[in-house]
Amino acid sequence: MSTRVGAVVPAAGRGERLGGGTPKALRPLAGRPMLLRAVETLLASAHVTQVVVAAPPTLVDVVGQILGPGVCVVPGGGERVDSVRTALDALDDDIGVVLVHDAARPLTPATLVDAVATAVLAGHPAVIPVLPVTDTVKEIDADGRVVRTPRRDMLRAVQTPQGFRRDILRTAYANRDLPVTDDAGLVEALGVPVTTIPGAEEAFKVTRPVDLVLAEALLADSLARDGQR
Ligand SMILES: Nc1ccn([C@@H]2O[C@H](COP(=O)(O)OP(=O)(O)OP(=O)(O)O)[C@@H](O)[C@H]2O)c(=O)n1
Ligand SMILES: C[C@](O)(CO)[C@H](O)COP(=O)(O)O
Repeated sequence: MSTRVGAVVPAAGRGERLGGGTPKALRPLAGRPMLLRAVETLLASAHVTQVVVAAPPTLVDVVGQILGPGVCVVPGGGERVDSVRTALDALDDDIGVVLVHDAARPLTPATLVDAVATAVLAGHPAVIPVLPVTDTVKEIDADGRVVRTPRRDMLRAVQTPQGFRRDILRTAYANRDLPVTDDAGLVEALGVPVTTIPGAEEAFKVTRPVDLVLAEALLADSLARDGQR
């Protein structure tokens, strides 16, 4: 396996749960687009040598100008899996390890990127960052009645970046029609073991308006702390 690490960034979502008109990846956080923050974090990792971004199809040129010449930008697709698939195809042939990272996780620390890459390079074929679940989770039926309460201590909330041996992710994407909501779900379907590592609180996904408020507040707090140093 080549040890060269590349990253793909699905950034073509509409951001319907966030609302607000502007495509979510381009929404500013403390004045700079979320996508730019996510890409800079990937590039800050000593491991990542190529970044491919899947942008909203009508905004490929705009996104290219925001990110600059060092980042490859391709048109995303209708679903997240379509965007990831197109970006995977644009990676250099000698990339052996792939990190898939949501543009919508703009405050992810570079240390988490390094931890995921390091674990794949150490021999784990698939690695995902996770956090313990803090709410009790219920499984319900179509009528909203509770069917079951899974044991919370065995549940984890999953973040990105998710890291994979490239050959395995390529094979997994042959089954991308499966009803999964993350890349690791496709790899699990192959029977390949997926390893979890501790995630980071700041790597939360900006999904709803309250997440944007939280992200702005965290950035303001960290800027204020820097000013005090
Ligand atoms: N067709 C799509 C859908 C999603 N994404 C990307 O996948 C990541 C995670 O998706 P999510 O946060 O759910 O974003 P949206 O699909 O934009 O959100 P919503 O479901 O609220 O519209 C985001 O970086 C998003 O841009 C993508 O590249 N292409
Ligand atoms: C990949 C992901 O971010 C892991 O938590 C998540 O599953 C994406 O799901 P979404 O419905 O597109 O937000």
